[in-house]
Amino acid sequence: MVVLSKPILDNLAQIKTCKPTSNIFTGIPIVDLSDTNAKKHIVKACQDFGFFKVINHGVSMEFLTRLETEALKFFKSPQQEKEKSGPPNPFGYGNKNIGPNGDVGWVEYLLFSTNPEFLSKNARPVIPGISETLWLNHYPACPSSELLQALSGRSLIGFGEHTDPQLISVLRSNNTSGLQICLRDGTWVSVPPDHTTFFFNVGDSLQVMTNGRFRSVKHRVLADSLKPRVSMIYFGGPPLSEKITPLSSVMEEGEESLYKEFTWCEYKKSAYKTRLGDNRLGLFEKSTNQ
Ligand SMILES: C=C1C[C@]23C[C@@]1(O)CC[C@H]2[C@@]12CC[C@H](O)[C@@](C)(C(=O)O1)[C@H]2[C@@H]3C(=O)O
Ligand SMILES: O=C(O)CCC(=O)C(=O)O
Ligand SMILES: [Fe+2]
Repeated sequence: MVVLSKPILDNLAQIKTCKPTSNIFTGIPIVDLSDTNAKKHIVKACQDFGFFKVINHGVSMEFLTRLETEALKFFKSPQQEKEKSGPPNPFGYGNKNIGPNGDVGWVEYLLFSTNPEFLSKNARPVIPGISETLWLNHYPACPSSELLQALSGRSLIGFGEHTDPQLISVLRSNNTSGLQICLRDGTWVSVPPDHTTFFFNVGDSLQVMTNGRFRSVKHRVLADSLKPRVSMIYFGGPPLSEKITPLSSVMEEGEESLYKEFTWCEYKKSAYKTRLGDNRLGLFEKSTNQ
C-alpha cells in the first residue's frame, strides 16, 4: 500500500490526470522560411492543422539557450523568492493556478506584457499593431517516486486542453516532450519536441478573421515524469479596440460571417470569464437560423 504525505495528496487532489497517449505525430507541417513557397505552406498548415513548425527562422541557438538558462535560473530559485514576483494579475509569477476561474495544472509560469506602452523602445514587438503577452512556463518533473506510484501509470496534466484566444502563438520549448494537439478527428497526438525550431498555432481570433478557414487548434501539455519542460510562448493579439471580423480578402462573394461582430477587448473580457477547456468562441458563433 502507498501511504501519501499531505503535500502530495494536496497536489494530486487539485491536478487532473489523463491516460498517457504515446501517439507520437510525425505529420506536423514543417515550414522552411528560406523556401520561396513558405507562404503557401503556412496557409495549408493553418487550414489542415492550425499548427506548424518553422525551421530556418534566423534566431540563433545561442540566444535561445541563453533565454532558457535565464528562465531556469528563475524557476530554480527558492519558492519564497519566486512568490515575490507574483501573483500574476495581470503580470508576474503564478504557480499551479491558471487563469481566474479555478483551473490548475502541474506548471509554474512567469507572465510578461509585450504591449508597447510597457516596453522600452528597443524591445518593442517586431510586428507593429500586434502585441500581447509573453509566457515562460516550467513543468517540473515529478518530484518523487511516491507521487509517481500514486499516479499509477496516468499522466499529470501540465496545462489543460484549450485553444488560444489570440491571433497566433509562437512557442519554443526545450527538448522535453509534453505538448499535444487535437486533430480534426478528435485524436490527441504528441508533438515531438524540437528545441531548434518554433511551433506556431492558430488562435480563435485568426479562425474568425478567416471565417473558419484556419483552425484554432485545441492543445494541452502533459507533464513528463522524468524531465522538466520549459517553454516560452509569445501570444500575438490585435489592439484592444480592433474589430475581429472575417477579412474581406478571404471571403467569397455572398459569403456570410459565421460569427457575430466583436472587438478583441470584448473577446478578451469574455474569455477571462471562462474555464480553460470551454468553447469560448461558441458564444460568438451565429446560430445557423439567424
Ligand atoms: C482559464 C483561463 C486561462 C486563460 C484565461 C482563461 O480564463 C481562458 C483563456 C486562457 C488562456 C489560454 C491561452 C494562454 O495560455 C492564456 C495566457 C490566454 O491568453 O488565454 C490563458 C489565460 C491565462 O492563463 O490567464
Ligand atoms: O507550455 C506549452 O508548451 C504550451 C502552453 C500553452 O499552450 C499556453 O500557455 O497557452
Ligand atoms: Fe495554449
